[in-house]
Amino acid sequence: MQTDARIAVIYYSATGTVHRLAQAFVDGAADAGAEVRLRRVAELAPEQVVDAKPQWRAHLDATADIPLATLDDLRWANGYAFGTPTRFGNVCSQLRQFLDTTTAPWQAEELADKPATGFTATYEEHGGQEATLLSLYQTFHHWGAIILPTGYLNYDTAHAAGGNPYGVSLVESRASRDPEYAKAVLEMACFQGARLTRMAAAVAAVRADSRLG
Ligand SMILES: Cc1cc2nc3c(=O)[nH]c(=O)nc-3n(C[C@H](O)[C@H](O)[C@H](O)COP(=O)(O)O)c2cc1C
Repeated sequence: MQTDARIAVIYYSATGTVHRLAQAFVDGAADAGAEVRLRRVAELAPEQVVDAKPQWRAHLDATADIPLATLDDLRWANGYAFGTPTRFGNVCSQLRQFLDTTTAPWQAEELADKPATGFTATYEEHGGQEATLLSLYQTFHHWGAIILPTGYLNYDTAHAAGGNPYGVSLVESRASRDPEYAKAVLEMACFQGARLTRMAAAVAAVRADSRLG
């Protein structure tokens, strides 16, 4: 089933956790009929810092063929999923740097009236996921986007995934010892990718209708 949804999944991941969530969003959106672009944002850390952590270097090299996000991806898409690891309770600087280049499409109102959701990962259970997502969503407010939180839809899976109503989120320390939990979070990412697709298609249909748009 093909829809009019064009979903951009834009993320940063140093060691692969957020990348796995991004891929699940892509799968959920594509299965629901969206055309999907998976885009990473540029690494900003100095080479010697990346090299000091083998897992970081390995992930950066392994994902080098994923295109970097551009402003044209934002203009093209009619629905957004942005992913970031939590960094000291906040959005990582790499994703912030990309968001901070969006003045031109923001001023042209090219980011408005589009559903946007966020996803994150922390190491700790109380490591700041909600703070990170709310911080990310502040930018969506300024864009005039339509913020699409997870709420408690798909409740059994949402509960098994930690019950975060602000956005899909994964606690790395729990995922490593609890495969059922990790599976539920990935299922929620798929679910939210599909839901984002349905919302993007619905909003696009309204905007295409000259009587309503
Ligand atoms: C500089 C830095 C800051 C971090 N800050 C937090 C934090 O505030 N809370 C937390 O639980 N984990 C924190 N972490 C851990 C990461 O958020 C976590 O490992 C995440 O799953 C990494 O995702 P990635 O593999 O996609 O890079 C931090 C890691 C780094 C390197």
